[in-house]
Amino acid sequence: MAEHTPPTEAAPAATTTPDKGRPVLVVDDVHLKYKTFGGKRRTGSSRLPGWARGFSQGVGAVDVVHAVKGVSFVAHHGESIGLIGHNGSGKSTLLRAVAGAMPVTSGAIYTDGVASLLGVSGALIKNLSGERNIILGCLALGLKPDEVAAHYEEVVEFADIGDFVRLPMEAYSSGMGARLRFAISTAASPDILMIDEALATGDASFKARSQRRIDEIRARAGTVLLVSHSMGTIKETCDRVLWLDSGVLRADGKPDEVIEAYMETQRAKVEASKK
Ligand SMILES: Nc1ncnc2c1ncn2[C@@H]1O[C@H](COP(=O)(O)OP(=O)(O)OP(=O)(O)O)[C@@H](O)[C@H]1O
Repeated sequence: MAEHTPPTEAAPAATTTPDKGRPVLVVDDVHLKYKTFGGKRRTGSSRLPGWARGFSQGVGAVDVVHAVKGVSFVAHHGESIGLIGHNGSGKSTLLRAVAGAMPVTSGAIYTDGVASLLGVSGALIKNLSGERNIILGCLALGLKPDEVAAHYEEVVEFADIGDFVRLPMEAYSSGMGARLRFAISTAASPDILMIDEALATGDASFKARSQRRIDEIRARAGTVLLVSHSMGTIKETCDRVLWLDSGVLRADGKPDEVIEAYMETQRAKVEASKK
């Protein structure tokens, strides 16, 4: 298993048999924090020498946002896991860390195989053509040049962008961009496919095709982690649900049960706001 951070303890032993049900992702007591600048300065700038005070105006203090607080879970091959929670509860942050795009503040994440994050804000280079982005994106996913060539037409076809593939991505509609990101992210059959609200974009036919692609990946015993605010999508796609509440893992279990508990708190909030 690959790990994204220096181990705080021994990594779980990796197994080589690709059997369904073996652990592919271990998230062990993970904390994730952001540091932001520009908050209200708590200590006065009066300690600075007179000449420096002018420069310090507007710099502000460092604020720490504790986005994910001590989350632990194990995901297995073949599982399709939904991540739910209200805005700002830490879902996207957790996916970014699993993808290796953000270091953990403490704890550890172990993955067995390639973890690919598919999101509407996925990193492609907007002033390069779709063609170039397909090549770069596939190489970044670990495909070899001959594999990129073999997948190229399939990606263009799945993204359904026609001749736009030759134009810079900044000329694409948001739907076209999202379709291309989805097509690239799923070209490599990642072991762990993470989707951040991607199914919410695109028209009905693209949603149906992307759903089929996710089903194919699951059938190959890959693992899917899906962040969505649509409980319908989560119920259709997932066989297990994690509920993040202000960065804390509040529940981990069967979709119907976890979604019902989550919806109950949402209803209670709405009622409380009416009073
Ligand atoms: N780049 C960043 N810098 C500072 N704080 C951030 C950054 N990104 C997210 N946060 C903060 O981290 C917390 C968790 O955000 P995150 O986007 O992970 O939540 P989320 O559950 O995915 O939300 P949503 O459902 O709205 O997409 C929030 O308080 C958010 O304001």
